[in-house]
Amino acid sequence: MLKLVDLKKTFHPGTPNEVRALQGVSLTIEEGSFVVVIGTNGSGKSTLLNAVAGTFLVDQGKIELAGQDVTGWPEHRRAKFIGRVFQNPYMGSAPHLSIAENLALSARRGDFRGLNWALKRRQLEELQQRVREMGLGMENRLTNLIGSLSGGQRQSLTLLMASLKRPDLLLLDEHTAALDPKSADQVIQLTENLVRKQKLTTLMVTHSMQQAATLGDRLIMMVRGQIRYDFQGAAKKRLTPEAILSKFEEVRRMDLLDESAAELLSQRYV
Ligand SMILES: Nc1ncnc2c1ncn2[C@@H]1O[C@H](COP(=O)(O)OP(=O)(O)OP(=O)(O)O)[C@@H](O)[C@H]1O
Repeated sequence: MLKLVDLKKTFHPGTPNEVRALQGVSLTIEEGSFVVVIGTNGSGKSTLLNAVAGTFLVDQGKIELAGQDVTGWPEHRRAKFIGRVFQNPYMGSAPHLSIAENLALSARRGDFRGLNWALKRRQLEELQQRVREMGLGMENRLTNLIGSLSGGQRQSLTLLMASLKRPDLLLLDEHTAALDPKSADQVIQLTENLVRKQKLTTLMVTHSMQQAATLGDRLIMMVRGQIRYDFQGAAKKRLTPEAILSKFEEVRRMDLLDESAAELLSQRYV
């Protein structure tokens, strides 16, 4: 479903602010797989998702999505295949439109036949049913403006919007990080239900060890713009939050070793 080959991206190349954010990332994700991405701060997790979504074009490498080479495609063209939820609950939905209007817009993602605002009764009932299935009690408030909802409710709806028209790929970028623990739990529960029910191919970034251990069927850990670990199958099932933390500790030790080795080498050659 998604194939990334040797992706490289450098921000501000050739300047003092140069950042080599992706340094050769290769990853193949099978259809229906739920991949969780963790990593140290600034290791390139969001950059990876942005590269896939087409927020910018990569400097090198190839991106195949749903059997097509999308490497040179602009973001809006890829959006037809991708559902996306960001960290900020206020992104991804229009506050001045009602819940129903936001949902109706998402149901037409990638379909540019013009906007007909008059929601047909049957369509409204279908949307109401989808909202009811979320179990958040919002099905009788569809005419309310989305701006009147709490962060958690809004993120739940954004998630529903992202998956309403089944995307080939769902990208979740720390989508519960800005929520209180109870709302975060609700959104995670909803994420699991939607992904499982629709067998969505999913790439989810998180900082939560708990989520990393319990969600998905594969876990990749990024360090300095590269994939350092890739746990799948039984190895993923065995992971606990403590085991993941100890991997982070191992990475930190290795990186300290790397830095001191580099320092020693540079002293040797001055
Ligand atoms: N648009 C950009 N312009 C310049 N530098 C960028 C841009 N986007 C990301 N970076 C830099 O690239 C590196 C990787 O950033 P990225 O946001 O992908 O990391 P991350 O793993 O998601 O980090 P975090 O866990 O802190 O969110 C960082 O050093 C960041 O400052």
